[in-house]
Amino acid sequence: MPAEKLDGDTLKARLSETPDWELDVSGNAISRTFTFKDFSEAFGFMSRVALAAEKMDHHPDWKNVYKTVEVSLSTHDAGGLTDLDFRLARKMDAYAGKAG
Ligand SMILES: C[C@H](O)[C@H](O)[C@H]1CNC2=NC(N)=NC(=O)C2=N1
Repeated sequence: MPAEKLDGDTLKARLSETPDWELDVSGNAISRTFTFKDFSEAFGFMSRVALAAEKMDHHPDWKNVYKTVEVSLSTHDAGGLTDLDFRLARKMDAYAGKAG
């Protein structure tokens, strides 16, 4: 059963709970760029997130360049944003700690 695409009011509420993420112009994804101390920190973050994402069966679109990780979250099956994206966003915020 795919997660439900969020309606406008719920989306607004979720966005205000995750202030470090911004809504893409499409309205169907949120994105954030994390910046770490070095490549090891960035890759360690990605490894921890990868394990959590696999457990959730919900996966980020992301790009790593040296110590930065650019992330875009969307629920492809629903064609937009669902609670799964915000759960993963909060998890990533927690794993990144003060970095970002
Ligand atoms: C079959 C499997 O549950 C789906 O393909 C999952 C896997 N990971 C996913 N990740 C994301 N971001 N969106 C999805 O719709 C999605 N679907």
